[in-house]
Amino acid sequence: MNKLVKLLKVHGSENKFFILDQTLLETPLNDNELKNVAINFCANILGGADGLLVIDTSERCLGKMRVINADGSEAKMCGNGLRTVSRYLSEKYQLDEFKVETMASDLDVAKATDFYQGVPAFSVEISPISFNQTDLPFSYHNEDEMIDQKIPEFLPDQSFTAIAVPNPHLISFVPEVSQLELGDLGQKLNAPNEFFPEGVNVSFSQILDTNKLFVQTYERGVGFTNACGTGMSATSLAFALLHSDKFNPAEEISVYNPGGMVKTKVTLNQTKEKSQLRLIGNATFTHEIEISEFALHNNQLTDLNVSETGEEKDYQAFVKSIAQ
Ligand SMILES: N[C@H](CCC[C@H](N)C(=O)O)C(=O)O
Repeated sequence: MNKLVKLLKVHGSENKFFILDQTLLETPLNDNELKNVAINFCANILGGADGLLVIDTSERCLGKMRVINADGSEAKMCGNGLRTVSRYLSEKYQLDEFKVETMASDLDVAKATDFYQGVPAFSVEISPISFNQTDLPFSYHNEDEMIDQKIPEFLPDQSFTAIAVPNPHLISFVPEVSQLELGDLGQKLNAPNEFFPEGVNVSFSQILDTNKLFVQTYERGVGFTNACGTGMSATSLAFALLHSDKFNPAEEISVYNPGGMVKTKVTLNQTKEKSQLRLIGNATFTHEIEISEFALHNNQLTDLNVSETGEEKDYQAFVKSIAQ
């Protein structure tokens, strides 16, 4: 139990996480310990983070990823996080293409071309897709789906689309993103409410040009994030379905966000749920953290040995290079 364990602080588009590889521990943390450690790390260590990514062994895949939000709730998936977990597993097992088990499905991941010098990138599958109210879940006038629908109870002049991939997303295209309105709606739909009883990640998106979007997300269990990978993927799908005049299916979509930029690839299918989504973007490791297994089990995060990797300066150079 006094064994030293190495954790990582990582980010995808500045959506920040800690990675804990449970397979390195003598005794894996139980769910309650994971929840407490996630809340503590995300609030107090190295400027905080949006979640804890937990790696476990998998019977079918190279590894399994669980996602614990900053508030201790568990999410079904995390697109930005999956890229960083993919890099971790890729380096650990020296493989460039494999599958990762997540709560709802086993997802294909692959190393991609670096986004910039010193900025490694990974491409991950985002699946399964559902528009059905039972999968989000939502409740609005007994509708089965919410697609480009005016909902005055949310905001008077906007239309909304709800997509589960499989975590729940509510998307609205706007001429300009209002942080104030996004924050208010995000808070309302993540407090007890009649529309989304389990909460929802809310994204506002501005269409900048053909295959070029800006997306900002208010996350369930977190609040404002720099970027949300599944949110940008679901928004790309909504964009391809609703704004075909600005969508070129042969090319990737560039999705700008407050933390940088990712690419998405949308391959539409006549049955919209069978469309394919890929998310491609940076997988940056910023810090290595050494802690004793005993301290982890007891949620005592005072005695950490932290070292910086130096990767963040390359990521910042990338962000500068894409400034519009
Ligand atoms: N940031 C993550 C999603 C976290 C989702 C979570 N907030 C929830 O659904 O509860 C992403 O990159 O996809």
